[in-house]
Amino acid sequence: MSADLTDLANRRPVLVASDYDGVLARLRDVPGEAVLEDWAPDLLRRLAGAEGVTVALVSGRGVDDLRTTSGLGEPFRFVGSHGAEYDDGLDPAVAAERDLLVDAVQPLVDAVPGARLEVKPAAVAVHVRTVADRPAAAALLERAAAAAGPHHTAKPGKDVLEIAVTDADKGTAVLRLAEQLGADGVVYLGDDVTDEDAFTALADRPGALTVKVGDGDTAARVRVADLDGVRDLLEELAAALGG
Ligand SMILES: O=P(O)(O)OC[C@H]1O[C@H](O[C@H]2O[C@H](CO)[C@@H](O)[C@H](O)[C@H]2O)[C@H](O)[C@@H](O)[C@@H]1O
Repeated sequence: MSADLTDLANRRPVLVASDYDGVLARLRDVPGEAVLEDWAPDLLRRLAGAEGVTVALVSGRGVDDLRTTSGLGEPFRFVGSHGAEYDDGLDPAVAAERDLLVDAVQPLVDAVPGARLEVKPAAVAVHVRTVADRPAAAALLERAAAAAGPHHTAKPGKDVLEIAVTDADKGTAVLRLAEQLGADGVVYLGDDVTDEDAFTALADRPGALTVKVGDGDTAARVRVADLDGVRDLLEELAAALGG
């Protein structure tokens, strides 16, 4: 990986994009309690302060939720709802379509004790982390997936099934942001299935470093074991980029 960091040090502009939950914040039962790791705010600000470097959070969360839960604001960029929502706004037709989806899925969730429906700007998320009856949890996720229309995109995650009302993904989002910035170097970190779209989109791009956090098959170039590994990698990256 040190060759990747040396290569990135010589490129500008550089986009450093990271997934949020499971990468910069530990997974918790209650999504609102998944705050940044202690080391993350200062380290992310160091990176964002390096010349020609933009730091973006790319999440399944809505942008407002991502700002509130992370506690971050300027100069960071935010991409929410798995790439369907940017920090410059959301199409009203997308919100209307989301409301129809809520009407279809809410009764399914209400029928399973411990399950929760999270309503996001361009998606709903069926959460089953706190469902004690695991077969009921699995059955709920299947029923919710079946309720999705052909124009929706179902995205399984960790104890969650997201149903998005657009076909945007983190891959198209990170490429769009990189293009907007004219980025010559791109770093992307992620831990979940939806991050694979970003790893794949960047696979053949010169100056791209993709990092998988934790176990599981991946298209990422390198892997770190956990959030402490994320911290160590971002420390090295900040030093290489002069932050
Ligand atoms: O793309 P990410 O930043 O990884 O966001 C993915 C989903 O993260 C949140 O759910 C996950 O984290 C929760 C808090 O730790 C946890 O309770 C849940 O089981 C996880 O699936 C968030 O609530 C979703 O909106 C995001 O899409």
